[in-house]
Amino acid sequence: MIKIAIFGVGLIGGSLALCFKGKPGVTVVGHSNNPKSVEKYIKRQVVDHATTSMEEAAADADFIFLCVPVGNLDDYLIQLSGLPLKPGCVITDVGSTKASIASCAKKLNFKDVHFIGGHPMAGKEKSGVEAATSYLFENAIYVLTPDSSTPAHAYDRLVELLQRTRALLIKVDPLVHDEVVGAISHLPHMIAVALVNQIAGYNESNSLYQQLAAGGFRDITRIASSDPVIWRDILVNNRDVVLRLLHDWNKEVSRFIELLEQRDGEGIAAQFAKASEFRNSLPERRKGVLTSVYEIYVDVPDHPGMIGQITTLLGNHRINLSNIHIIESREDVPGVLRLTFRDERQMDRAFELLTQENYTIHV
Ligand SMILES: NC(=O)c1ccc[n+]([C@@H]2O[C@H](COP(=O)([O-])OP(=O)(O)OC[C@H]3O[C@@H](n4cnc5c(N)ncnc54)[C@H](O)[C@@H]3O)[C@@H](O)[C@H]2O)c1
Ligand SMILES: O=C(O)C(=O)C[C@]1(C(=O)O)C=C[C@@H](O)C=C1
Repeated sequence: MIKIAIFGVGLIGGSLALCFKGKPGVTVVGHSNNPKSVEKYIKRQVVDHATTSMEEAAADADFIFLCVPVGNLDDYLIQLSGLPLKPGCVITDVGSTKASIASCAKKLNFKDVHFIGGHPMAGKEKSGVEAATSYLFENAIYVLTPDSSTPAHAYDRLVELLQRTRALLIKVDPLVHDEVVGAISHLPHMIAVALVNQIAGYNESNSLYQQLAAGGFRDITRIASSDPVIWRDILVNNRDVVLRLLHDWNKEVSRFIELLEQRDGEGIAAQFAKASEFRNSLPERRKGVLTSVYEIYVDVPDHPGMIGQITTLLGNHRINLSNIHIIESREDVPGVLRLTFRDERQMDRAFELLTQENYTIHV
């Protein structure tokens, strides 16, 4: 029996638990200091067992996942280093920064216990176990930060376990990770928050700002709703990197100010063209990085109950959907439903059934 202990069963810890739980020969134990959270983990059936005792959760664990806020990671690792852990145990974390926890692990005296930092590049603006899903990591990049002292057998065991997340695992140096993730994740979160707060300020004297806020504002600001404690910890931890990035950001803003002051329309267009070239070159992670993704797109007229009709039709024919996504749901405008299937056979059967019912389908 493989025992997996998860400290902090929130969005990320809970999603990992759901990837592992129920697999033959695996038992998942959740830990929280809060007895109410422990009850909740059990009630939601995210873990097999849950406890407030760190010793009990860690005892005999083959793998330990630290899924608490970045500001608590070092403390958890230090506490674990004082416990009798199973020889060969692999400890990993999911923190959004990697340099500080790697340096903490290096200083600790683990004997036949191996720490390998980790960071799944997937998440949501929602937090807590309520937001956890087993498919959060599908096709996402999952960073691991082994170093030269990491035994190959420990790394290979962790990689084998993490295959269950269906993420794409890559090795990155912790310092490089913090630099790059600072730019593509931490900086955008700060920009989104600053933008929302700027507009919220205008809205105080005129609620038309809120009323008119449409796709553009919503697209760029979704992540401004992220958890304040999680993000406080990330930004404080990666302070030096994000301060540098903010100075560079100021230069980008100044460039726009200059272009506008000079009424340089061509210069503004050039900025958009340059940005769209890079933006359009980003890899499309939803589509088969690891495995083929079987998707069809169905036009759905704006009638109440249409989505229910489609899912009922597929359900009645025992076709399992692995994902369903409404791409456009504005009033009066026909929407598009993206249906994802586990295999080609189910996708083909769904195509056949929906065509018979006169739905317009794009593959
Ligand atoms: N949210 C994301 O998009 C995302 C993505 C990848 C990695 N991460 C990282 O994953 C980790 C968890 O983030 P999350 O989004 O799952 O957050 P979350 O709030 O959903 O879960 C955090 C968990 O830690 C527990 N916790 C909170 N404060 C604690 C404390 N002081 N001591 C002990 N436990 C505490 C909570 O009860 C909860 O179970 C963080 O280190 C974060 O940087 C987050
Ligand atoms: O999709 C989101 O809501 C996220 O914020 C996910 C996101 C990101 O910035 O891309 C946030 C933090 C992580 O550490 C990794 C991923």
